[in-house]
Parts: sequence; C-alpha cells; structure tokens
Amino acid sequence: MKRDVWITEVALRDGSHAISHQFTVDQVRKVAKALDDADVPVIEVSHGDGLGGSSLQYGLSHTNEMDLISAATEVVTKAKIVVLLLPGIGTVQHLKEAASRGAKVARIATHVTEADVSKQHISFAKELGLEAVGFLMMSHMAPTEKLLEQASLMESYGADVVYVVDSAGALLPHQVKERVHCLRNSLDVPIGFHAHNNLSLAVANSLVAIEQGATRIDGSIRCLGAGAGNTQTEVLVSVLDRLNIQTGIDVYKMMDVAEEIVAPILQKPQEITREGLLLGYAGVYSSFLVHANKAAKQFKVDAKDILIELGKRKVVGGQEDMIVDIAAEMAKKTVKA
Ligand SMILES: CC[C@H](O)CC(=O)C(=O)O
Ligand SMILES: [Mn+2]
Repeated sequence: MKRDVWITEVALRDGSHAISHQFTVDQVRKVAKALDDADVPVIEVSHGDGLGGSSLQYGLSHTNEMDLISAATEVVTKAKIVVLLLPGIGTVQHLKEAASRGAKVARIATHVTEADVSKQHISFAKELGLEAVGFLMMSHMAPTEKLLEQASLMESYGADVVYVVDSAGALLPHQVKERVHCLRNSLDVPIGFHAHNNLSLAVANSLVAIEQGATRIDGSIRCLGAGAGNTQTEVLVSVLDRLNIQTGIDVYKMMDVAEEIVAPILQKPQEITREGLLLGYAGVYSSFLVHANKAAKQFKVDAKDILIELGKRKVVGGQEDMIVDIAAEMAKKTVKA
C-alpha cells in the first residue's frame, strides 16, 4: 500500500489524559480493531504519561497498560502497536514487557532540551528489535538551533525517526515551518510532527509540517487527546486525501469509527474551552489541563489562574506536583486577602 505520510493514531495513549486514564480492555479492543480495519498503520497504546505512568502523581490507570497493549496487539492484523516511554517514569523493564506483549515501536520522549536522557532507552529499544522514535516534547520552548542539536543527539543514539512535539499546542505555523525545515535538511532520519489543537492550528500545522518534509504525523481520532486534543485524525486524513497525499487510510471508515466507536467514550465533547485555549496561549503542557481543573475544584480557585501561573513559571512535564502547590498558594492568598 502506498503511503506518502504515515499516520500514528494516539487516542489510545494521548487520549488517556482526557479520560483520566480510564480506558478499559473492551474499549481498547474495539477502537484498535476498528482503526486496523480502516488501515491505520500505527496505533499508540500506553498510559497517557507513557509506560509506568500509572501513579498518584500522574493519575492511576483503570486497567494495567500492559493488558491494554495485549488487547490491542491481539485484535490488529496489520497495524503496528507503539508505546510511549518517558525516561524517569518508564524503565527498560517496562519496555521489555511491552515488547513481549507485542509492541513493535517505542517512542522515547524527553523535554526538548534533555535528549541526553534518551540514550539508554533508545539503545535498549533497538536491542529488543523495536523501531525507536525520538520524541522532543514542548518544542516551542527551544529555539530551532537547540531543537536541532537535541534531535541530532537522538539520531546519534540510533533513533529511526525524530519528532517535533508541540505538547502545549503553542507553535504557530511559521514556527513549525522553521523547525521541521531545519530538521529535514539536517538529519538523515524521517521527521515526525505531533500537534495539540489548543489554538485550533493542529491540522494547519500538520499540513505545514508535511509541506516541509515531515512524513510521520500524529493524530487523535475525534480529537481524543490531552488539552483540546491533537490533530483530529479523520479530518487530517480527509484533507490529505483531497490534496492527493496518500495515507493509505480509508476516509469513510475513519469517519464511522470516530462517530460510532470513539465519540461514546468521551466524557464530554472535545472542544477548545477557555482553559484549553490558555494552554496554547500560555505555552502550558496539554496534559496539565485535567490536573489544573482538579486542583481548582479542590482549592476553590480558578483553573485559568493556575494555568497562567504555570505558563509564567515555565513548568514542564514531570512537575505535576507544582500544580497543587500553585493552587494551594493561591487559596492561601485569597484567605489572607
Ligand atoms: C506526558 C507525556 C505527553 O502527553 C506526551 C505528549 O503527547 C506530548 O508531549 O504532547
Ligand atoms: Mn501529546
């Protein structure tokens, strides 16, 4: 099958944030099977924060992610199952078990300036015979030269693909253009792009990335991803089809999967709420949205103010405890006033 662009469907991983990590085996089976039937080539399954993410800090999973990975690998006949791992959260043991459950690709994610911590995990993934993907999160926080330096490190560790990851959905089209163009012209490996739709730019930014030579693009069906969701897969696939760019995915089947199988899983429709928009505007990690809403309720403060403060302090993934600290500080100030 000819594919100009390889789509990775991330709803069963990034979407885990949106539903507080409550995926069940039955849901994963149904979604993975339907995506496979629609010829989606790569499907990501893990806790939202990657392997080993199930914890009080990041949110406890309803079902052990390894069982979710098995559920997906058992029902697909063509698609590859991919897992995400953040060094420091997930370990090489998690990677080993995911591979034994049938995962074929490991995406090793680090903050955009910390690629050096991915070396061990990229090498180990390769030893296990997995495809290794370097995933540079919060790419808006580093200038293009820094991003290139970090992407080159991942390539030197053996990454087969390197992704520009717009975790906060904060990148503007010209910034995506500059970043992907630079990486495409400097690295030998394929370049990927992962967007969040907080500024309603995910499809447009993904098109810009493709124009600049990215050939691996992430999407989440029905926008089931953190924050306002990712590039909505069925929309992107339809637009690419109109542009005669082959994804190999069946457009009509994807529309049906979104409507009939994924929409009922959503706890509420994925839309750009005020807080979702703030993530993109203030450059805050999309997965912080649910935590900020929860802390706002607990401390009776405004989630909007928590997100603005997180943006000012440039808080990055792994610092979820800061969300509660900030909410508590705000509540204290309110009491004093
Ligand atoms: C917490 C991991 C994060 O959700 C990975 C990701 O998808 C991103 O940075 O956008
Ligand atoms: Mn994401």
